[in-house]
Amino acid sequence: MQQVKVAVVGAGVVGLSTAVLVAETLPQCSVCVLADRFTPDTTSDVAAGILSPGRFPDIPIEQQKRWFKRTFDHFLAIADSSEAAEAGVLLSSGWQIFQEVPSEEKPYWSDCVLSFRTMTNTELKRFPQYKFGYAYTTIKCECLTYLPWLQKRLKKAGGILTRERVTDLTELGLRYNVVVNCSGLGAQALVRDEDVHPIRGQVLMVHAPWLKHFVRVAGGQTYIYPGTHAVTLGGTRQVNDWRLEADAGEREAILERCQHLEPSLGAASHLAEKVGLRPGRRNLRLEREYVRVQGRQVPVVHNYGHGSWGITLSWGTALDALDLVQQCLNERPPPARL
Ligand SMILES: Cc1cc2nc3c(=O)[nH]c(=O)nc-3n(C[C@H](O)[C@H](O)[C@H](O)COP(=O)(O)OP(=O)(O)OC[C@H]3O[C@@H](n4cnc5c(N)ncnc54)[C@H](O)[C@@H]3O)c2cc1C
Ligand SMILES: O=C(O)CCC(=O)C(=O)O
Repeated sequence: MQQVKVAVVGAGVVGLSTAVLVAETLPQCSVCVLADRFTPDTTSDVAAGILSPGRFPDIPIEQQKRWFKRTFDHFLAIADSSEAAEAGVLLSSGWQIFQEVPSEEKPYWSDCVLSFRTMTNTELKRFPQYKFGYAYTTIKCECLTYLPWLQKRLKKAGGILTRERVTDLTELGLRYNVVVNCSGLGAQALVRDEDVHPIRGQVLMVHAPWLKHFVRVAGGQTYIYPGTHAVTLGGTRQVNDWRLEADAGEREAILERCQHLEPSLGAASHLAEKVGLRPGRRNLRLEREYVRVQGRQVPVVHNYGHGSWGITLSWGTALDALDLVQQCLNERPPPARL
């Protein structure tokens, strides 16, 4: 059987998840991931990696919930398996706290995570300035471990990885039968999508092995996420800020806010500081189109613009991208217009 050549642009969590699913599900496809940055140098490697859903304003909430649920179940299966440590996936329990009681006492994702409940008064006493909170168990996916694990899984399924900066998707159409665009923030230049913009985030990694529970202030401006080797302290969300260097003032502000919630952090030693540019977009883009390449119509599947929720929605959106690739293979392309 003739192989269908599929190019996936992007080797962050979105590109690798999509590439693995296509390579493992569609044996007629040969998959090549093309990217100018690989782990440990992608935005995904900067992420705290907590599964913590948000809300895209114009996408039906049932669809966002479906993406999250499918991602959560994928990671839960890994967390429950002997692969968990090698994949960098672990259960993470903790509290999300609110200064004011939110309008919805239960968020839409409450039945996707484990053991969701509202916090008791005894628990809330730990955070005197907060009136309300959720307690639940979610998942932490550490991309510095998970991305190499996905790369290994992709290679096992016959996929390959190539370092290449792509400047023109139509040029890729000369070499591949299907193109999948998972370029994150890179989509701004690659497909001239002006809706895509950076949302800068700075985090601090500290050594505080006595901390086991996460604490997140609603809105996600301040968080403490214990992990395998370090505790991630955050954060910042600066829209249209392209600076990649760490800012000393922001480091102090993050530390102060986190220490206010967890005074024992005063005894933590600092390990590292990281900055990443989230691929902001009003709504993430998950759709297909055809681009004309020398009289042929080449299918392009877009899967980018995950903002603060790239790990949280990675597997669910990759499953939908896989469906779109499958549709492209089963359909006759529209006639090329002259
Ligand atoms: C401080 C911080 C904390 C975060 N914490 C969390 C969290 O706890 N949970 C969560 O769900 N999300 C979190 N996020 C968000 C998350 O990191 C992103 O949503 C996610 O990384 C997006 O994944 P991606 O694969 O789309 O993009 P990326 O990881 O940026 O990957 C994009 C890929 O495309 C490639 N590329 C782009 N353009 C081109 C081109 N022209 N040619 C070739 N290759 C190209 C890049 O080289 C790269 O390989 C956080 C982000 C930051 C900054
Ligand atoms: O918001 C969170 O709780 C996790 C961190 C995150 O997603 C982010 O900083 O983008």
